Amino acid sequence: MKIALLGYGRMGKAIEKIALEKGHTIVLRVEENNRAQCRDEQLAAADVAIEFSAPAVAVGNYRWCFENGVPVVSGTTGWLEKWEEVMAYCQEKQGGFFYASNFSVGVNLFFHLNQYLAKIMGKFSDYKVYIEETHHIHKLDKPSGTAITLAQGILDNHPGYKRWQLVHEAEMAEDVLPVKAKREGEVPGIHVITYKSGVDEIEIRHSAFSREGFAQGAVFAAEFMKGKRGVFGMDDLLSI
Ligand SMILES: NC(=O)C1=CN([C@@H]2O[C@H](COP(=O)(O)OP(=O)(O)OC[C@H]3O[C@@H](n4cnc5c(N)ncnc54)[C@H](OP(=O)(O)O)[C@@H]3O)[C@@H](O)[C@H]2O)C=CC1
Ligand SMILES: O=C(O)C1=N[C@H](C(=O)O)C[C@H](O)C1
Repeated sequence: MKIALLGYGRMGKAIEKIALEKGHTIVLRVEENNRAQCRDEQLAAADVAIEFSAPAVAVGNYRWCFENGVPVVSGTTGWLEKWEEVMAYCQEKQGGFFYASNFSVGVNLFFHLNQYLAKIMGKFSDYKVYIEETHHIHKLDKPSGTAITLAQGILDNHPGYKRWQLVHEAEMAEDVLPVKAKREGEVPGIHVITYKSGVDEIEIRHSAFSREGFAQGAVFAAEFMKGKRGVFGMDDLLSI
């Protein structure tokens, strides 16, 4: 399969390694400094684009793929306020779009565990929940896309919470789910959900050892997207 890498940083390079090991070819590598020189024909030569760039440029990259008939798999976080705009343009251009806030299989199982736990804990108001995520110091967005997906999983299943909020100094209302974001060294990604009462606490935790799991998932999704149109996510890929 011919792959275009839109974003060739930490993730782009981890994805390239796995894609080459699996026998795929990289036909285009796009970084900030060569984007202006990249031509439509170079992108159109790819079967699939894999997009891991930055919040400010991801949507422009999706549009470029839709306009050139190339299905795109993206893991870039921090742009979700433009979700509806992306969906409308994808439909208008009959594009193919696969998005996941986290491509690791383990995190996607963790998402389901989180929803199940929230459903149970919603019946026990003595327990208050909070989310904590820890990532490397280079990360641009806060909280992580994964933490937002986890928060949404709790809001959808726990009647005690109406919205989430990034933890800061101000007091939080009872029905607000606190999300704390920490930036430390080169941590690939840790997410912890804690339910705490006056007498004990219940915690579930996912910790990535490296970027390999994210990259494996992205290449797996690219193989799935070859020749496809429409909008897909990890539950489609993993059939869960
Ligand atoms: N969903 C998931 O599983 C995961 C998601 N992520 C997300 O992926 C994104 C990228 O992460 P990471 O690889 O660590 O980031 P990096 O900063 O290491 O890489 C970003 C890359 O994007 C490039 N870039 C900047 N502007 C453009 C543009 N207009 N078009 C194409 N490429 C561009 C940068 O180029 P240059 O170097 O020239 O500036 C760089 O190569 C982040 O949003 C992160 O949160 C990360 C890990 C897993
Ligand atoms: O920026 C990262 O590194 C990561 N970003 C994703 C996110 O925001 O959730 C996924 C993973 O946690 C690593």
